[in-house]
Amino acid sequence: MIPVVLASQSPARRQILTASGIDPVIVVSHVDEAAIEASFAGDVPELTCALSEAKARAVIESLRTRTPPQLLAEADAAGPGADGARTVVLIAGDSLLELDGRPVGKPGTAERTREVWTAMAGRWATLHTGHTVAVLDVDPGRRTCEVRDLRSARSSTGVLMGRPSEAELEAYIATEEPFGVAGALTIDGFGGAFVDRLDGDHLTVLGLSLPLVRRLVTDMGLFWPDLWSSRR
Ligand SMILES: Nc1nc2c(ncn2[C@@H]2O[C@H](COP(=O)(O)OP(=O)(O)OP(=O)(O)O)[C@@H](O)[C@H]2O)c(=O)[nH]1
Repeated sequence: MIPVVLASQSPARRQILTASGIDPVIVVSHVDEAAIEASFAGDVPELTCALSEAKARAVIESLRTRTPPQLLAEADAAGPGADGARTVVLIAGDSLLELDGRPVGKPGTAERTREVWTAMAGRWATLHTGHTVAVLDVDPGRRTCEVRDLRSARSSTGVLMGRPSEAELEAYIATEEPFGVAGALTIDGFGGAFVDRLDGDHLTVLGLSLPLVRRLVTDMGLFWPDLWSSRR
């Protein structure tokens, strides 16, 4: 069993992993996403990968100075590798909605949610999620955390927005659910009634494409079921 660190505070990302058999240690990156976005010259998909990689690298740095006790315990329980270090997988993500070529992140307020929905109701948009996966060699004794491999990739899903009435939109805003999610849309909550169709995998919309993460983990030489917290 290989311990997994999720470099994200996202409840949806955590839920996706736990539902798939992985019980991640959560280490939030606290990266200044706005600063990275303000100086980024690439397109929206590339921006999501730049942001996921920044989050991954920020958490790797934090692991170098302080390894969470739960991670130490899991790494010890998993047993040392050949050179005494423990293999740990780190996963980071970043999701943005692309509308008219521009990134739409978390609206944060009722007013911004209203603006976003007014612009996108009845239209197709694309939800991009950048993923960064790193294989780390963690040596709790020597307090080292070396990157054996790190790869980023993104997935994109088309989203056809519904047309909530003005009263429905105000009711949705009153739940405050859309404030903290990319593109002010939730396919797994109150907002599910306002998304008409998806073109691509729904996990990308929620924030973490498992088949893509599995491909990255496998390409880096690991066996996906080894990430499951309790293999029968
Ligand atoms: N539950 C749910 N969450 C969504 C949906 N669409 C986007 N999100 C969330 O919107 C958030 C996008 O913001 P990000 O910057 O990628 O991630 P975050 O929540 O700020 O967390 P960090 O990874 O720590 O930055 C993520 O938490 C996604 O899981 C959805 O349909 N349902």
